[in-house]
Amino acid sequence: MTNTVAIIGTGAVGATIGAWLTADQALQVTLCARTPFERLRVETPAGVLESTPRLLLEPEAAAPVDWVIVATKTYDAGGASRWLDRLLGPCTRLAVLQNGVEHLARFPEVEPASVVPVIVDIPAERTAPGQVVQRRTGSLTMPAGANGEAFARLFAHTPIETSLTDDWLTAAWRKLAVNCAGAVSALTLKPAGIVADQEVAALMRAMVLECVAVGRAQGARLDDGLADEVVEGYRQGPPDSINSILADRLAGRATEADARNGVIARLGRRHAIPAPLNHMADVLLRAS
Ligand SMILES: NC(=O)C1=CN([C@@H]2O[C@H](COP(=O)(O)OP(=O)(O)OC[C@H]3O[C@@H](n4cnc5c(N)ncnc54)[C@H](OP(=O)(O)O)[C@@H]3O)[C@@H](O)[C@H]2O)C=CC1
Ligand SMILES: CC(C)(CO)C(=O)C(=O)O
Repeated sequence: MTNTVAIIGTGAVGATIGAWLTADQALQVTLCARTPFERLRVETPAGVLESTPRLLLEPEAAAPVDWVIVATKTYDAGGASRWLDRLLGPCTRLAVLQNGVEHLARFPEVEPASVVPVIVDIPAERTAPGQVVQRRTGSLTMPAGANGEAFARLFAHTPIETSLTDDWLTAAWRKLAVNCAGAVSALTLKPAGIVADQEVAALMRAMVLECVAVGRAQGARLDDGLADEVVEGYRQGPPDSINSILADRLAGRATEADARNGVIARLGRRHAIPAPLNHMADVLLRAS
């Protein structure tokens, strides 16, 4: 049976996912974009994927599909919602491919049972509209259950790893731990190799410890050892790697500071757990 898929947002993640899904003849893929382009070209670790997918620029031209995939930045969730009126039918499922821990809260208008929150670990950079470099094959992680399984099946023809977890909350907070420490790159305008500086590494560790404390209070199963794990992960990774929040700053766009750092301070306040470093990162990134 043909599945119809609409992807809202054709940046680093949306274009990568779009290129892989378009490669499957059994899927009818529509890209819902803000900035037009003629061809989609993604350099993947397995080779270049090129296609001319169906592109829509206005929500008014859209019709209901089986799957809607949101791949905008978190701060563009409002713009993404403008497409949903047209794209959502009675049986549509919505997959939210964004960072942070508030995937469902960003789309309050959608019945939570139809929403699949997805943790994306696919480093990718966009070089021009419709052109992206996918740095690593990467993975997508969904909550266990029928919707997560159905979403994973869309990627069966791709090398992208899909996994289902009974404890998605913990997985999302573990990813947030990586992302919150990544703010040092956006603040210093330096790629991941900045971790080689001992004082920066100590700061990253302390930011992760705040994340661990708040995540635990929110119900995630995290231990303090995660701080060393995250810093070691940055040390082992490519020093020239540019995370998406640094890419935003370099491009002069807004950043996801609230979803990646501010959220730790915001949720921390509910539990009387201070998170001054993440608060500072959020404030400085929003002010810069
Ligand atoms: N890049 C990465 O390596 C990773 C990113 N993530 C997360 O994935 C999410 C997406 O990030 P990323 O792909 O990097 O972001 P990008 O900025 O590269 O892409 C976002 C896309 O959304 C589009 N967009 C914004 N508003 C609308 C709208 N109203 N209608 C249609 N399209 C719209 C933008 O359009 P325009 O082209 O006009 O700017 C852009 O193409 C983020 O939450 C990020 O943190 C997670 C893991 C890795
Ligand atoms: C962890 C990383 C760097 C890639 O998956 C990311 O989430 C981002 O760039 O936002």
